[in-house]
Amino acid sequence: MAPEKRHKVTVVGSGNWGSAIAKIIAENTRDHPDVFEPLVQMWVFEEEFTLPPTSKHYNGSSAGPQKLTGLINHYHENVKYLPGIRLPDNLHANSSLHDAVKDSTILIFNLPHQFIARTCDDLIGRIVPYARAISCIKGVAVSADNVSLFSDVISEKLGIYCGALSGANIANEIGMEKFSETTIAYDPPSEDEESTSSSKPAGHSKLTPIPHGYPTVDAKILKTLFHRQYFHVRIVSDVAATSLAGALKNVVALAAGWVIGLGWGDNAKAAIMRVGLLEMVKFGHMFFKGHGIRTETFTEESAGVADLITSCSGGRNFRCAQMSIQRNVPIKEVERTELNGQSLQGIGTSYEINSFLKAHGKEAEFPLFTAVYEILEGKAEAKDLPDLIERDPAPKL
Ligand SMILES: NC(=O)c1ccc[n+]([C@@H]2O[C@H](COP(=O)([O-])OP(=O)(O)OC[C@H]3O[C@@H](n4cnc5c(N)ncnc54)[C@H](O)[C@@H]3O)[C@@H](O)[C@H]2O)c1
Ligand SMILES: O=P(O)(O)OC[C@H](O)CO
Repeated sequence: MAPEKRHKVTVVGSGNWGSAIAKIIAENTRDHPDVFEPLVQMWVFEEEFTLPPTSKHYNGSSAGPQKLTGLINHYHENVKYLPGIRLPDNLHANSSLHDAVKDSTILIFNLPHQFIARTCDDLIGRIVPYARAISCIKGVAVSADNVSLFSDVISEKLGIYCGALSGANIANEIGMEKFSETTIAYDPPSEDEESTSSSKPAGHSKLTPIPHGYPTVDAKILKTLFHRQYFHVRIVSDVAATSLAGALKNVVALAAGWVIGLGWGDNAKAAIMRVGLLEMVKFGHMFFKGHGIRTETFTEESAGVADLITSCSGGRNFRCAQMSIQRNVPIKEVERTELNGQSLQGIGTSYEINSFLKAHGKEAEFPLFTAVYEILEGKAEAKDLPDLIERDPAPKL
């Protein structure tokens, strides 16, 4: 028997990845109107954008700044952050955060990590209490001497369960429907279980049950929402490693970009990636004990080693780091001139991880993470990486 109620889905964020994931979701809600309301809302942080003469939509009358939301809805394309990719007609760009999430039962968070806390604060009291969420964010939240996952930040601030989606997912390739895999980690407490385990969401004592008539939000529903012929989904329960790997690989990708920028070749990059992967696993086990973290998530899932490989090949952190060495300019300058408003996540994450490691007296146990921070700070040079990463013997699992 078909369910009486359908899930309404909202994507909070509309950048490069936000728009690509919104495209996938709108394709799937359109194809599964029995389970989902076909119309998907995508919250856009409003800004003005001027179509460049290179845009296929450019004509004399379209010159001059226009609201990005209007452009997205008119051309069915995010002309700034995912240009050249047609978005489904059932995807609606909405500049009102409160209106975009109204009555939504599934919320997908996909913003650069520095904007999440503020955006969640603005959502308090604005969402249905029985909503479920997925975080597509690659970053960690560091406050004083504490490090948390954004899935937990969202859970705590909004009092709902939040899983994570992460993988070897360069947004432009997925926008063009080139095959890739992803990992979704989803492990909510049962609706009548008190959420006391630290691998379960914090911030609320009990999950608010989804009202009768809605399909349960489970692995099957999430696969229906995200899986496409060009975007294959594997569902796991390890939210901590899935989230953490996506954040930490951005730090490793900076070092990979620097050694390639120096002209050192693939062997050097492989060395950086090997040490980076070990530090990622070590960080997870050291600081997320009790979260159900598994080494296999790092070594076997798209969210782990596969994301590390793709990020150290064609990711923005890698490419900008490479250019910063080749042009001898700071990486922030490359971000500004090359990314058209997109945001490098590796720089912020490197500083955040370093402040956390410093507070715990653990910098020496993570020589690559520490070296990346020191290079960004101008206290060391990329050419010193081979020595810097051997300050400590190879990290042990
Ligand atoms: N781009 C990719 O290929 C990719 C792939 C997988 C995961 N990710 C991760 O997904 C997350 C989102 O990345 P993205 O590529 O969609 O973003 P992006 O790098 O394209 O960043 C631009 C976005 O930030 C928004 N923004 C700017 N200022 C803001 C503010 N003050 N408040 C709220 N939003 C603001 C812009 O409106 C725009 O939507 C990141 O954590 C990233 O690491 C990115
Ligand atoms: O372009 P980056 O460096 O933000 O990486 C993009 C994705 O995370 C790759 O999976």
